[in-house]
Amino acid sequence: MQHAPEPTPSDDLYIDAAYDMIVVSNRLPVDYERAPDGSTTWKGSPGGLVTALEPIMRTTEGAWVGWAGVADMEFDPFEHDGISIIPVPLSADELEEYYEGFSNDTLWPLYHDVIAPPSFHREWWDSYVRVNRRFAEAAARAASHGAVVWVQDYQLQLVPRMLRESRPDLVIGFFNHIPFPAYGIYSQLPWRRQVVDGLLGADVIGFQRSADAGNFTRAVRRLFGYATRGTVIDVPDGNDNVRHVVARHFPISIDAAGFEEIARRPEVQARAKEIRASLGDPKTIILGVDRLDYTKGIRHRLKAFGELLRDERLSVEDVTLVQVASPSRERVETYRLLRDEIELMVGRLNGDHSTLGHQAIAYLHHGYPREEMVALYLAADVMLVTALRDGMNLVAKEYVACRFDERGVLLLSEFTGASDELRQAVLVNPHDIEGLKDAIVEAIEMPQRERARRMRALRKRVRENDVANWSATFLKTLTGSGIIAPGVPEGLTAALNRIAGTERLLVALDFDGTLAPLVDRPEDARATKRARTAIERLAAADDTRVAIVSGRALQSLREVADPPQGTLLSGSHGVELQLDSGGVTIDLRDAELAGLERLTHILEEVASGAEGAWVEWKPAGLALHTRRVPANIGATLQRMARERVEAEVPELSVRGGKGVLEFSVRPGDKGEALTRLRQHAGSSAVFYVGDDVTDEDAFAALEYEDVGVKVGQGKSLATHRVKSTEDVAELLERLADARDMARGRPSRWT
Ligand SMILES: O=P(O)(O)OC[C@H]1O[C@H](O[C@H]2O[C@H](CO)[C@@H](O)[C@H](O)[C@H]2O)[C@H](O)[C@@H](O)[C@@H]1O
Ligand SMILES: O=c1ccn([C@@H]2O[C@H](COP(=O)(O)OP(=O)(O)O)[C@@H](O)[C@H]2O)c(=O)[nH]1
Repeated sequence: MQHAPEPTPSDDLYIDAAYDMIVVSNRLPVDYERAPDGSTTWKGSPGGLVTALEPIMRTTEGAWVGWAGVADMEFDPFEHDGISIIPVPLSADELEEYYEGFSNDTLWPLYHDVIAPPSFHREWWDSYVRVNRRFAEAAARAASHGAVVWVQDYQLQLVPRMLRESRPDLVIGFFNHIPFPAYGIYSQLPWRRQVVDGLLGADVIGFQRSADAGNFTRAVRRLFGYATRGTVIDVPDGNDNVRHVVARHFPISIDAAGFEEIARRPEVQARAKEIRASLGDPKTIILGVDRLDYTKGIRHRLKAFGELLRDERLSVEDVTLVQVASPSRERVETYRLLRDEIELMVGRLNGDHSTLGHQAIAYLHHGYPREEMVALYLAADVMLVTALRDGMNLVAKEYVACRFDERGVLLLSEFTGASDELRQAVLVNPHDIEGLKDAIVEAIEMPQRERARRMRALRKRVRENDVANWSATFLKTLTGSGIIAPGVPEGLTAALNRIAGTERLLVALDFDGTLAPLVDRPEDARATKRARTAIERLAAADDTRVAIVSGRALQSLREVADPPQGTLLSGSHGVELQLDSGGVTIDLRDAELAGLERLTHILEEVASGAEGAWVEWKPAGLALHTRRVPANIGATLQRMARERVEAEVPELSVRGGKGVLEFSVRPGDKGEALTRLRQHAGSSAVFYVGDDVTDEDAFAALEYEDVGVKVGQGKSLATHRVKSTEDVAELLERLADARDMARGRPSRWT
């Protein structure tokens, strides 16, 4: 493959395990383009998927993994407009077989209710599998432990399963931007089992419409016989357990406020007037904006418009149709034929009906930037969306968002996802040409009061479910943050009451993010007042020990936690322990001390590279803190630190946490610490609460009668969850109450 020299690559952005949030889609937001004069640019890429995901990616510090739109070129990761981009290469053969072939000539027509006949070729499938694996590997490499990976669309349906197999720690979401067909159609796919199984690797599978989710769930039942309850599918994991996979609809949307803001700009309004004037200021402008795709029903609308002119229900003096048909998938045969057909129709209609002063159809085979799109929306009195099948159709929502003047009529096909929400549009069945013609005339003649009434309702709907709401709802379902209700859930209350009755209880608690809210400066962290009081009560209860298990050095832990007397302490991830008989100091050997010195030198140098990065000294290691620097710079610093330490002091152990990378000369983990504490306390059951990935070692060390509670979202081995440090405080209060009840009056147990 050829390597592109520009733009200046920034491999600093790509480090292993750097990102907590990753979007994976076939398309990146930008395509690499080489002009005939040899100059190259990154240009906005086509389609609604990119329109929808761009605003989210700008506000998260995640990475976008995808293809740069050209074959046979490899690009290093780079930053574009505030988004970290990780390009995945495709060869010319893969472009033909995976993208044009299996994605756009097999799945696309099949999933759009076989409007065009799908082609089935085994070599296309092989290529699809190969390319899906490449995307999965790129995402797996970039994802941090427990990261959220959100896979997009039909081109990558095998990626969720591949990721789950290689990285079971990840939280995996999938969103299908196009329809999912009824089983009678879907079952034509020779690889129907592999595709459904690929999708079931995700934790949450999102669809545009509830009908799509229903079709998918039925396919799962028919092909695998798995139990389904509402939106939940029980997927066996091969170890006598089931994973609960959610399959439901999350209708995608747009940045409604952003579109309105552009529409209100004086220069955009002036441009809209200019567009109208350039068309001869007709009474009515009808607008169609689509990728040149057979799913969009462009032929049907041209036919209806042509017949209205022929029947003289409309005249070119009064009405002009502007049709933007942006180039799409031009090497796929069906698309080439469609273009010929559409352009023939437009030519004929213009030949038959245009006059020297008035054109019937202004046909534009171009892709336009957003501002120009908005000017077109403002210029148009009637927006025509006549798709025969469309996952959502963002154009319909964009038109509505731009019409703050409450003028303009949206004519919308019932076969778009958007029609589920935009009920006040003039809804049409594009196959019914007579009905379509009547609807066009109705729209043109609609009184302003009626237009305004409908537009107000439509606008309210688009504002309420904008793209931020779409992604937040999906991600909340995926990460569980939305469904962790504040307070102590019922199941946890039952577990808490049970464990409170144990003979000798050990309550082991992480500190930062569990007892104390997370703060930028570790020395400022303090346990919440309620948690502190509850710990005191537990520490004083009969047959009960409290331990604080932290990654901090013991000294720092003592200072911030101010633990009640008798509390057992574990610092530096179990390397240091303070049990009942004095502290455990660690005597480092000479080689370890030398390693520590070298490490200090490296990390100080690395940390000096960015303001806000700093190094924390620990008895058996050091931690590089990057929480206060932007994620991509933090990731670069962590990568540099890893590489240098690996090269110069290879024997050190390394561990990542939230915005921190730790190295130690003595490995240890919270699991080992917990085992030691359990032995020391002679406890019959352990109650452990923690929030970070490093607490997972402790959860893994829990036994049958123990209870593990994870604070917040993220993948976890803990069987229970609470939302925040406030809930931890309540949990500990309740545990203290239950323990007092079970053991009678408080007294110290040693
Ligand atoms: O990447 P391309 O092959 O050039 O195609 C462009 C995109 O087309 C499809 O868009 C879909 O997503 C929209 C947003 O959810 C939705 O409104 C529309 O109904 C869909 O057709 C395709 O699904 C994307 O993957 C393509 O990038
Ligand atoms: O010349 C064009 C034509 C379309 N679009 C954008 O492309 C997206 C089309 O999304 P839609 O969901 O309507 O259909 P898709 O092309 O994804 O099937 C919308 O955001 C349009 O504003 C654009 O920016 N320039």
